[in-house]
Amino acid sequence: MYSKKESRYENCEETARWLRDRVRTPPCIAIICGSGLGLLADTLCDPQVFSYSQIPNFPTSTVPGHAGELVFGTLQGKSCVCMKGRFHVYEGYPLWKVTLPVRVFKLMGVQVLLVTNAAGSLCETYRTGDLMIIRDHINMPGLASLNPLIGPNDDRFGPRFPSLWDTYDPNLRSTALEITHRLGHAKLTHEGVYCMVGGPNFESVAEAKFLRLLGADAVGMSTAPEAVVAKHCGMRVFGLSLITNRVAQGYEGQEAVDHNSVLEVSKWRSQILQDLVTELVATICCQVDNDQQPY
Ligand SMILES: O=P(O)(O)O[C@H]1O[C@H](CO)[C@@H](O)[C@H]1O
Ligand code: HPA
Repeated sequence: MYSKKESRYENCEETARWLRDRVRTPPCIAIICGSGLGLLADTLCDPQVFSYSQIPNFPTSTVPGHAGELVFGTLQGKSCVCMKGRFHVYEGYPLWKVTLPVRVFKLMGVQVLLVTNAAGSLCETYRTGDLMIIRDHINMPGLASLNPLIGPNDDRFGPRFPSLWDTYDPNLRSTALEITHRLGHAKLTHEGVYCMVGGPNFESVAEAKFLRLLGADAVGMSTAPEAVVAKHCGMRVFGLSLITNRVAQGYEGQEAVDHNSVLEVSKWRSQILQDLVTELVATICCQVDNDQQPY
């Protein structure tokens, strides 16, 4: 089923080695920027930028609002790598490719993954422009056997049957909440459950009602596979959704969402999200491992 050429471990190792040969300081924190949220990467100091197209084994970004660049640099004195653009299943990539960057980061020494996304609100009290700290997720494709961990397990990454009960690090979540209070954003910040769907269509009304009944507070087309793979290989994970629209749960009185409006809201609110992530990075203790070898 998996050819030698596609062997995921060897692919990750090759990519990690290529990057390690070129970056000045290996990262200890990785940040994935969601739709329209790539401006965060521009705030890194002493940046080194690689286009995805030049990195061996990396897919390329095909979605507007995802620039397709990997940026290494420091934020609050911490060595970081920022993905300016992520990969989605609906682009036609297999899940091992969607999540390949996370494993590459692990091999480079990353200990903490901060993942952001644009998402639609299913919760009555969330408004457009609000933030949702991800407490947990529902991986809809994963429940239907579209899981990045399917296939032979490579113990060098993690165990066959990982537990996901504490995927989203409780300490990072509570620190982020404190920060939003300090920054004066308490009223627009929530903690909730993110539901990943495959996309690329936005949800039908009946689907939206169904997801709400399941316990989802927000819905998007990413994040869960990245979080699963990061947890599997022992990273601490923090997830943050920017609520870019409300998802219609009735047939009247609501405008249909489109990707342009998602990007507009991201642009409007990206500063708030950047401030929160920047302050959170300042609190994270992690060490750059200059001797880290691919395992
Ligand atoms: O999850 P991110 O990459 O932020 O993007 C979200 O925005 C796009 C839809 O507008 C979808 O790709 C959805 O997942
Ligand atoms: N649904 C799915 N993905 C999304 C949405 C949505 O309403 N908004 C932004 N990404």
